[in-house]
Amino acid sequence: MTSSNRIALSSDHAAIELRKAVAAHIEAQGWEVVDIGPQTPESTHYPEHGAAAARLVASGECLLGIVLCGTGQGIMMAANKVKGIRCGVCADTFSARMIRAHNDANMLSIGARVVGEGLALDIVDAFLNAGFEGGRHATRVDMIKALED
Ligand SMILES: O=C[C@H](O)[C@H](O)[C@H](O)COP(=O)(O)O
Repeated sequence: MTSSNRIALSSDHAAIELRKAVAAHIEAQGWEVVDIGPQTPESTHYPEHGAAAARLVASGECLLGIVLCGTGQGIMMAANKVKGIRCGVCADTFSARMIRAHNDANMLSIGARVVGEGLALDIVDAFLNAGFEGGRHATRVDMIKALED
């Protein structure tokens, strides 16, 4: 089993519809989506969903992760508590590209109450299609990793 095209996806109740749109969008591009919910709209708690997606990425079961909540902020904070995770909130495509190019981010967070679906899908595309540039940026990412120890 390879994780090379597998994307972990989760949200809280504030972003269920956008999460489903993201899932359909990236599945159509050939990504395998591991959507860990939630499936129903009851109020829930973003830390558990952010951490669950982050663990799939940190373990190597998924190559990358995408998480969503109302602002994208809380679920990002939770994901970043899992060792090995570098998750950034993006509300623009430039940042989405650069968090991979310069920060080697392995997770993206989006605020469903901040951006509309069209922009959110463009942000997802920018993130998934970018690559890490290495070089001086690798030195800095290594410094981030050292902070975890
Ligand atoms: O960072 C937190 C997220 O934006 C949550 O989606 C938000 O706090 C949920 O708020 P509520 O419980 O009022 O729907």
